[in-house]
Amino acid sequence: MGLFENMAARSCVIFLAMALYYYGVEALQQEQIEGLLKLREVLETPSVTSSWNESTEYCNLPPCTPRLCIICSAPETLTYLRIVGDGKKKLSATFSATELVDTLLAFPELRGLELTNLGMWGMFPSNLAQMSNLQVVNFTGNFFTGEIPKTLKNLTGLRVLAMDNNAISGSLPYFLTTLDTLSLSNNYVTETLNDSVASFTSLRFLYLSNNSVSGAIPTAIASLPNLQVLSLAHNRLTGVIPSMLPLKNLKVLNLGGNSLGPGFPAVGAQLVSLHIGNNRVAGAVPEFLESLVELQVLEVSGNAMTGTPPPFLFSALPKLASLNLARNRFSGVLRPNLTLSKSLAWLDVSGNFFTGPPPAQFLRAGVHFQGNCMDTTKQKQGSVEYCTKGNGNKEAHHRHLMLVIILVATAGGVCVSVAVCALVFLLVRRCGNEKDSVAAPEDHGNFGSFRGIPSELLSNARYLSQSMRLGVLPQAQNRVFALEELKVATNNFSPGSLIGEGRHGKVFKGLLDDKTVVAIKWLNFKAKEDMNEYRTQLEVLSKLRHRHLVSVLGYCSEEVISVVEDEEFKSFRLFIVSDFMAHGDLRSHLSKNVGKEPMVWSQRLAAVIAAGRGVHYLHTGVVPPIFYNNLKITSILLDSNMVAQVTDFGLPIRRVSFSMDVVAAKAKPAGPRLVHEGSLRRRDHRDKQDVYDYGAILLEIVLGRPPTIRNPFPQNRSELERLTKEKGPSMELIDRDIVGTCGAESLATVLEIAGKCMVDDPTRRPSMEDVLWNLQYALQVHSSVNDAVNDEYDLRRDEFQKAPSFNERKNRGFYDNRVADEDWKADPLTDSRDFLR
Ligand SMILES: Nc1ncnc2c1ncn2[C@@H]1O[C@H](COP(=O)(O)OP(=O)(O)OP(=O)(O)O)[C@@H](O)[C@H]1O
Repeated sequence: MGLFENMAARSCVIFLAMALYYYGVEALQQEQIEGLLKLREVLETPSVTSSWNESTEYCNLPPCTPRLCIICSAPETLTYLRIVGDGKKKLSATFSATELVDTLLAFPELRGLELTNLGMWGMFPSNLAQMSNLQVVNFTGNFFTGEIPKTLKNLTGLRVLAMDNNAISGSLPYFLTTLDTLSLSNNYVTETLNDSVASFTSLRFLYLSNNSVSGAIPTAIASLPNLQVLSLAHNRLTGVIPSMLPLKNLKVLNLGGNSLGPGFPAVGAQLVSLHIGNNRVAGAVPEFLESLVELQVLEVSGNAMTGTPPPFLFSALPKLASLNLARNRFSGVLRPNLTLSKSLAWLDVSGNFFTGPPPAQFLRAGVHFQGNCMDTTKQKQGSVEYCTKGNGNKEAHHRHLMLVIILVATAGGVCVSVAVCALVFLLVRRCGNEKDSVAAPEDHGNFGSFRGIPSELLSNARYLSQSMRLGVLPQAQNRVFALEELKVATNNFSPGSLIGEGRHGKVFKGLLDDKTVVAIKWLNFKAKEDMNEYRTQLEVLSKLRHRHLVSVLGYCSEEVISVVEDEEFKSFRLFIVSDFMAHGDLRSHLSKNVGKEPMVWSQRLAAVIAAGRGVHYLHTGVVPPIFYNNLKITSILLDSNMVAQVTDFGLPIRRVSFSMDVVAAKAKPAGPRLVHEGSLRRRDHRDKQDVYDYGAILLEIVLGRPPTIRNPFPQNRSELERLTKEKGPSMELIDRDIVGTCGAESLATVLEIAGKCMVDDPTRRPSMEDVLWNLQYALQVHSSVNDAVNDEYDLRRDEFQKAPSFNERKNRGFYDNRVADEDWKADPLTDSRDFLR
């Protein structure tokens, strides 16, 4: 009886608790339901909210997905909200960030707020500080501008602030001392890092890649006891990398694409991923790396490292999956029996000075050693003289100088030490310069340099923080579509759905079941391997999401067997499904001929800057980078908000053979691309074909027509130089539609950088980052001219003469030193008419 009573009492309590719980979670307070519906309206009905209405049981929806999550707690209140949009559309002009927060005030208990990829825009809303319970704020992938407001200091429980892929500027929010995660990649943060970074005492994840942070990394960074991920890649950082040894929890260190060095960073044995590619790190591979038993990714390409890498690097690091030593100054003969550890899926030693036969294991898949001087016919190699003379002599010279320095240093006192420091500085600078001027064998690189990398490594390589892995960011899916689905979407590929036709196939507009409007590109292949190569590539590309890259949503592949005179023929069809871009390609907006109002100068600039950002991301924001993107003005498409996005990137267009019957018969002439492949050389210039092609696009937005041989100007390099350098183009060369809408300095800047992009020698072309820097300057001076003066500031020749020189602008701090005026002088001008094809 006692037992029964006891059980009955417990059941009763459990039932009551459950009833209370379910009562709490099923019935959201009426004003909160209204709040959610109002929020949906403010956000212009994101697709995941389309089924919401008054009677939706918000607290009892299916479990959280990466796109939607509503968590309630008793009594009847919303505590966590995640809404993820489709990506790239800016909300309409009526959107107000302040109104958004006012709506959110209906949820006073809200702890987690994730509104990502929704097209929200405007200044970061400072009234968010009123939501005092917030612990997680994630506004990734919107269009917010301005600084993180100081008012957020009031959010004393804030743990996660994620604002990647916005347009946040200014300085870092050092006042947010409670943060666990600060994620601001792909913004415009400009501040120099300083000792205030030490105030982030709880920080575990710091993501600041792809901003414009300058100066040195402060040693104070090593005082953050909990730091696990430090990502400062692709900024403007200089100087010595401080020791990271005190950071006992550091797992990921990503400093690639800066100007850091010459010392190799000291790191602890717990490190999983080390990325210092494209910096100024010099010297031999340090011995301590052998103790990094957790290391999975080591990326040191594009530095000035010397010596022969020790065997342990290839065989003794038990978890190493990706090792990139490319484009350094490594030399010597690698042991023929060098073993590669089983875990190593990707190895790149290309573009060094190795001689002797390649180790037998180098012949396995996923190993890249081209651009050395190895004794083999496999992968492209240079002559032994090049590697031994070119490099050996420099090394001997280097060693000799080091010896002198050491002798002097031991002999002298303080004054002599100072002199030694100066010598070391000069030596290091000299080595850096030599690195740039080495003539090298050709390397045509490859678009598919990520082949061999396991896909999970690829996504890990983006170093998403834990909070993001837990679903804060929408995980890009690669969908495999059924042909039937695509037929329904395009009304059986009807002529009415056809939106364009390129050299390799037709493009159709389609409407999928879930009402997504898509573009479907139909390609035919002769060989199955070609189609498979394409498909493999698509698997990777469909994981990329950037607001200036057209998202690949998935594909459908088909084998077609036709019988002609009793003989069976196989052909292969691939349908690539991607986001639909409502306003077509950029070229069609440059000329009145196609019936659209031609874009004014600021719109043209905005479009090329946006597209350039997409290309810059491909070069620097993915691991490994994606080069040779077949850039052309018709690959720059404009979405419904006229935001430019690049399409057709990263595909093996030039290598595969397309099926003749369907495609080639209808193929258009090659189009006005300006491809100059002959002079592509090895080492650090795989990005420079894209830069060249991008230069041609810049030229077209100025001329208003494709700069081809068919057009009267420019037809050769000296004419191009006159147009882009002498600041005195005659009026009739410039597109009439922009005369009167563009400032002289702005135009001169664009022409000048276009010319630099198109110099013959790829080593002299600027990086995409430098190009963007210049274009942003061009936009800035254009806007200020428009604001301050008026539209009278047009293209009169005398004003051209008044435009400041490149050096003047550089001295005003607008340029990266790497793009110097000397580039023009050193450019071997060719007068060959075929440079424009
Ligand atoms: N995602 C898209 N959304 C809207 N229109 C598109 C999309 N992709 C392509 N188009 C349209 O289809 C046209 C043909 O595209 P396609 O990529 O086949 O060839 P192209 O870029 O013009 O030339 P090429 O054959 O040299 O690549 C484009 O010019 C564009 O107007």
